[in-house]
Amino acid sequence: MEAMPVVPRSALLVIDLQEGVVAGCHDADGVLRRTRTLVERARAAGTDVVWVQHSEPGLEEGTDAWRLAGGLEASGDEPVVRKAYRDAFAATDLQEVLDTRRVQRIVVAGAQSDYCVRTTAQAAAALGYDVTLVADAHTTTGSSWGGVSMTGEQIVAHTNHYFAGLRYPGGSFDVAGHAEVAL
Ligand SMILES: O=C1N[C@@H]2C=C[C@H]1C2
Repeated sequence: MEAMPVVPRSALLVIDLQEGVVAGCHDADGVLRRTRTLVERARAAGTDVVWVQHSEPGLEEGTDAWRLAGGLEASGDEPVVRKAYRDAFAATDLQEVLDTRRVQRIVVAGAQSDYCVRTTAQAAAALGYDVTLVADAHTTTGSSWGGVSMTGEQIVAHTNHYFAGLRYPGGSFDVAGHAEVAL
C-alpha cells in the first residue's frame, strides 16, 4: 500500500501588524487593507493563518499599542505567537505551530519590513521552509544610520528585491502581490 503523499501546506504568517508598530509606517492603511484581503482569501481557501504579536517596552502585552491594527484579529483556533525578538522563531513555539500543521511554505505579511519581517522570513528560509513575501503587504518607517537616510518606501522595495533573489538548497522563495499570491 503506497504511503499517502504528505501534501505540503502553506500558512499565511501575519507579523506584528499592531497599532504601535504600524504607526508612522509607509502606506500603513493600505497594508492593513490588503492584509485583511489576504486573511479572507486564506480562510476561504482553508489555508492556516498564524498571527505574531511582539512585546517590548512601550508595546506591553494587553496595551492598546500591542493590539492588532486595522480590524485584524485572530479567529477561532488561529494561533497567536507572542514574541520578544525580531525573529518570530526565537524563544517561541512558531516552529511547532507550523510543523504540527504540516506547513512547508509560509506566506509573509506584516511589519516592520526591515526588522521582524525580514528576520523571520530569513530564519524560515534557513529552517527549510519555502517563503513567499507579499510585496504590497509589509511596511516600515523611514530609517537613518551614519548620516544616510532611507524612506520606508525605499526599504520596502529593497526588502522585496532582496527576497526575490534569495536562494537556499532545495528552497523556493518569491515575492508576489496580495491579489495574486497563491494561498
Ligand atoms: O519589526 C518589528 N516589529 C516590532 C516592532 C519593531 C520590531 C519589533
